[in-house]
Amino acid sequence: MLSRAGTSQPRWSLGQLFFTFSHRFSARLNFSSISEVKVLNHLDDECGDFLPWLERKAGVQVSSKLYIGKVSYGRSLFASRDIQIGDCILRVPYSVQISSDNLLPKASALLDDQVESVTKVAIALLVEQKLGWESEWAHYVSCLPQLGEMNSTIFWSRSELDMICQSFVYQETIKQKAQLEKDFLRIKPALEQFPHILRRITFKDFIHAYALVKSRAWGSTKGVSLIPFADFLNHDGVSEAIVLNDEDKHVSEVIADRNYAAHEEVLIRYGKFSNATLLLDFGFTLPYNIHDQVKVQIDIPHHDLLRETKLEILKKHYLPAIEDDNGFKTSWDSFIIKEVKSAVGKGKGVPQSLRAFARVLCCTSHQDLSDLVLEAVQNDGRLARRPFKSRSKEIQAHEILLSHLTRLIEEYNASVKSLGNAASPSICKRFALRRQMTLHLLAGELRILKSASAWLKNYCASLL
Ligand SMILES: C[S@@+](CC[C@H](N)C(=O)[O-])C[C@H]1O[C@@H](n2cnc3c(N)ncnc32)[C@H](O)[C@@H]1O
Repeated sequence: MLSRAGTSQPRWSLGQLFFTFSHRFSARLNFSSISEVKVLNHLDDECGDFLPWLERKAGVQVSSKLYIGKVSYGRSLFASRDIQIGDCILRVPYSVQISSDNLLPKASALLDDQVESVTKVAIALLVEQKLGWESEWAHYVSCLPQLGEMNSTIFWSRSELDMICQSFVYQETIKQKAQLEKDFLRIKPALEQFPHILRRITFKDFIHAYALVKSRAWGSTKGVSLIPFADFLNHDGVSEAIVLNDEDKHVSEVIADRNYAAHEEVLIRYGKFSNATLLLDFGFTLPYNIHDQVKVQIDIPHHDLLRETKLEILKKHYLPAIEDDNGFKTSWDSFIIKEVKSAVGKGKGVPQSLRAFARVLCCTSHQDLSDLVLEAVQNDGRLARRPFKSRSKEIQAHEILLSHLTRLIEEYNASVKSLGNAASPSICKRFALRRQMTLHLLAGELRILKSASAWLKNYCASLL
């Protein structure tokens, strides 16, 4: 799901979560991660009457500055004339957005509170899809990608998924598929109430609609909504332009974050998403993603005689991390690592929570553990956040992490190597694309792991 911010309240939103957004019009970084994208055809003939149709439906102008064109990864919006930084490039009234309010009231009443907003909008979309040209949204629905064009990992085959088994996005995909199966069973009784419209809805239809909503709906306090026309905008992780909500005027709009020349492709940022999130929710990756991160899981060895006590202490002191843009949850034994910018500088290093975990791991007596608990009580309640007084012990704790990361780096290297030659002529286009995305994902996560490993090596060396 994409992030959207309110103009009256200048804040990021991701579902119900808000993050401060302060650099709305700051200059765009020079480096564009998708500069190599091929523009196939400036004008998209199939969508030529889309904007006039939407403007008739809305009763107002939506955009005078953009037109729909094609690039190698589908449709995109282009500048129809010069655009200046700060220009409003599109404004879509709420009245022509699809949200759960578009559900038939009878269907809505049959869905319990546990059905999430993305699923509700997916049902609304399914209804319009099934109505075909009778739907008032037919112009929009006919422009949406077909099932075979979707590349979110929930559509990957077993052997394709095996390519990403190294990354936590593999587990997230399995989890999401299982959840979708449950959701489908949950909503089926409601769908069956409308046999004339929703005849023979299959699980495939449902996940297609779900993935469409997930990859092109924006979140707000009211849930998610599809914003026709705005959802032809593609993503650039370094863009400062986002979709804004004006709750007073009931419109969603986008303000240009830089100047564009006529016929240039216009991009916005969906959120500060890692390649793992882009792959799971949107079915694409960036060759170099500044928002990449890795989730690592560490267990306490079963031969550790203090295992049970350590588990108990760690769980008791576990503080759930605040969800970031990527929304992946951590637990007492899993940690999100972001790129460590400098191994030697003063900036952020490896997460404190992971280093604390390592300190607990290297304790060899009940007394050591009691000392850590006492220290937590005497300070801010957080466990093992201070370096051990003994330097050798502090080094030992960090060497545990280092050896864990070294093993992961070796495994990632082996996975990248096993992907072989992406240019082999014998493989189909779709598989080649998914393998390329796997390479972007693994290379990004490897970069993060190596940066964390370099930081740990430097930290240990500094204690020697
Ligand atoms: C909100 S839609 C954007 C319009 C879309 N290209 C279309 O043809 O309708 C999001 C989808 O566009 C594609 N996309 C967006 N940004 C991309 C990028 N930088 N690289 C590759 N694909 C991208 C992905 O398929 C994604 O799921």
